[in-house]
Amino acid sequence: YEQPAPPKQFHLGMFEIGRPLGKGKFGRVYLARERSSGFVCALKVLHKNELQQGKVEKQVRREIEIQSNLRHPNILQLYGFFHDSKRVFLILEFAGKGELYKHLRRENRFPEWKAAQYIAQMTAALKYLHKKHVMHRDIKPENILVGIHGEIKISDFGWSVHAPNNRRNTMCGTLDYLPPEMIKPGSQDNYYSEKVDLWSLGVLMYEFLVGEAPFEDTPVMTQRRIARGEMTIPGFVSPEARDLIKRLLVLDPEKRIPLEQVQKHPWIVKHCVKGERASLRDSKSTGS
Ligand SMILES: Cc1nn(C)cc1-c1nc2c(-c3cnn(Cc4ccccc4)c3)c(Cl)cnc2[nH]1
Repeated sequence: YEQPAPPKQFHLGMFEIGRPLGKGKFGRVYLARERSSGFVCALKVLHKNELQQGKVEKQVRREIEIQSNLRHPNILQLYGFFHDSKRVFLILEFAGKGELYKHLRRENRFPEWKAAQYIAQMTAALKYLHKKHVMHRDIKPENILVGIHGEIKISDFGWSVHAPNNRRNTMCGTLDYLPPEMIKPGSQDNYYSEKVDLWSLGVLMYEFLVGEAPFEDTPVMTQRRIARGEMTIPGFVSPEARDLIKRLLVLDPEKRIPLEQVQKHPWIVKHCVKGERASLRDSKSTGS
């Protein structure tokens, strides 16, 4: 049964508002249901005066413009938006299992098979984004949600841009995910290359497997360790996972492993290619 495409014009009266789902630096998200269709979604409410004070209106416009043109199973869908005199409302896909970072904190760190599934899905989403010349530039557990089937969904495109982009952006929030080229002055040109997301993918993979970010330290020390690529990978991380982390966390953006190669990396293939596991089972049973 095909859901009827929702009408283009939205307004608040069309929705029943449910429980609060969470809050971010700007605004809150509520569970919501579109009355006529019963369609369940997440409604992000942003207050215009807060956006003006935070000087982030342009960022929100960009988030809306970019995210409403994206369709991918691992990217949280933006169905539409509307506003009234005081607020902007984003109608977002509801992710049934909530924020990934809460799962990571609760489990401390993910088993390798789960981390590999998540990294494979992130890689597919980034390949899709980069093909559209969109860089997310703020990949971190706080910006990832989990769908009802355990699939991950990148959200919060507030920092994403269409490459190339020569607008300066002051970064806020954690430094942990910043690549060296965004720390070292003067390397402005590859400030906006898609390679930025490859570095963040490496930091994300490390944090999934270890439970903390590779360069986590005081703000000054974090920047220094990132600029020098100083990190240690604990002994419990498998050699294949260690190899992929090292191929992503490369100081020179041009030398980072490309997304196509990530998808073929032994660590990803071992945990994510169904045929691989089946064939391994077959080879064991038939001794072939
Ligand atoms: C929480 C939670 N528990 N369960 C079982 C599901 C969810 C859930 N949360 C979401 C959420 C959701 C909630 N908070 N946030 C963080 C946030 C809030 C405001 C501005 C910026 C960022 C996202 C969304 Cl968008 C979309 N879908 C969601 N689903």
